[in-house]
Amino acid sequence: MLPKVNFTETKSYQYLTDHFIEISEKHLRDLFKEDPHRYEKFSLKFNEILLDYSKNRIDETTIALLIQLAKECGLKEAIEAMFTGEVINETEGRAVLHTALRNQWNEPVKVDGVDVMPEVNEVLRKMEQFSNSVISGEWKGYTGKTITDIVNIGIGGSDLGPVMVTEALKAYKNHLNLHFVSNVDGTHIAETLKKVKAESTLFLIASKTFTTQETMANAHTARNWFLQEGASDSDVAKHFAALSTNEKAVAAFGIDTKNMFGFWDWVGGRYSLWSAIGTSIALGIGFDNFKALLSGAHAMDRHFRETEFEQNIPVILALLGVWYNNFFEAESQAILPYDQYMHRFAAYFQQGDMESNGKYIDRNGQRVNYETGPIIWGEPGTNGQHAFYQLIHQGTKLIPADFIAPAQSHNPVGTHHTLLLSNFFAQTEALMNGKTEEEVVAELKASGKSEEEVAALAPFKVFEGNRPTNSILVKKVSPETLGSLIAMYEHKIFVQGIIWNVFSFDQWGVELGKQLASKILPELQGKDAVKTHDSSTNGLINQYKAWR
Ligand SMILES: O=P(O)(O)OC[C@H]1O[C@@H](O)[C@@H](O)[C@@H](O)[C@@H]1O
Repeated sequence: MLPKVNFTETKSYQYLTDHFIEISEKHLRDLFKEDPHRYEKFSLKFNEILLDYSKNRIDETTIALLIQLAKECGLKEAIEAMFTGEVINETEGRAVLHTALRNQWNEPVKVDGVDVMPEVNEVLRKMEQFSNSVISGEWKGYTGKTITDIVNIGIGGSDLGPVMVTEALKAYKNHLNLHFVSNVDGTHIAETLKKVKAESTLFLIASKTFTTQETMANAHTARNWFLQEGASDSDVAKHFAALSTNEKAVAAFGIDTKNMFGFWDWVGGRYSLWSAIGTSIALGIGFDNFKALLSGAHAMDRHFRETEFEQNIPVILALLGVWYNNFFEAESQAILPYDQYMHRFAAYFQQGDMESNGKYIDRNGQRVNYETGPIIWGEPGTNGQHAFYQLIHQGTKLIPADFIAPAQSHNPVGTHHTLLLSNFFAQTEALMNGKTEEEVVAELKASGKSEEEVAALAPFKVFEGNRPTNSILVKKVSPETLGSLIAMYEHKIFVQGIIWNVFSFDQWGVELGKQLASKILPELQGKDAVKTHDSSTNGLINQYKAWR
């Protein structure tokens, strides 16, 4: 059982409330002037990841109080409860053990007294065999050709992780072409099928439940297309595999369960890229690289579980997030990777974070009286700079941002990487320092502007600064480092869920829309005017029917 503390009723919360008044009046510029050792005090290194969190609106007292808050909320016990397989996803009656999937040291992990590691290792062995045989060309399609294209059909957690990782690790890609179909919009599957040939394509139907409407619709369309292209039912086994927990539904769909890669109800959808859902990753970058991804995540798991909170990267990141969310009233959090390969990283953690902590009912079943999960967003630098950074620099909202960059590029073309990194360093410095009126006036005068012109223009050119950022500098975006980075954010989300006292591993909020869609579907199929809803919904449906 997880602790169920209302963090706003703790002693440390009271101290933090007073301390906030003091800190909120200070400018980061001055905090740096007052203490020349901020970087040494507020940066942490783990393997090839450096977190510099010194450009945050904090001092040593802030961190001490936030850590006290984590302790008062029972974080240590909560971490142990997760790693040891307690049923911490209480509303679904499940353990939460994505950490077991990457438990490379193989210590036993028990669920209901049974060690899950033998099963985990067995699926990994099967994934290894399968991916090796497809990559080597040993696996043949129904006409005897080798496989050239993989189409992963899945949505949410059965899509976003594999997409994000295979994009982030594109530098490690082999000859197989990867495609991902998620949207139930027929365009997605239709455009994908135009690019592939039935005889050399392998479809992975990725769905934990194997009942998700979008995935099942796309899977049926893919199978119908496959049969229309000249293949027969008996050829399906060579071209369709399932990644799922639901053996019965997989068999009912017509996929040979020999081609099924299983996982378990203790793997949440948005935490499942480490499981059989990662088969497209193993196919695209090879099993050894997939294993390296797991190792990187495992290393971060150990760091998270074993390190004192003061030096614990996910804990520190989480507490900073709480500081901005609940004291500065920041509503969102930007994730800004200065790495083109990581262009889906923010999108991935939109699900990871918002589906986990976007909840207003606490673990006692009561409505919370404080803010919970933030809005997560972001785009890769430098594209974001030319789009929305204006608001981060001079807007009225406080947007704490994580800047992520690799020191080494996989594509060291000319001076590109140096240019990219000069922007990475410049942005966090600019956000922190801003530009004072004095500086602006001096600059305008030096450019030959009249007194009048200077006075008129100056206010627009002033930057208040004092905008907080974390800088996460990694040596290179390798499978190990990416694995560690993903696990780092997963654990950050976990810590915040503990403090906000929400259940981070269920997702009841996605159900209502699904329920209503299944009620509306037959109404759309019928001819009669629809009158069963409110006037807006009726009006929209009936106009749709008139126009279709
Ligand atoms: O993997 P399946 O079962 O198809 O679910 C796919 C996605 O469905 C959504 O409704 C959410 O619940 C996600 O957490 C999940 O990842």
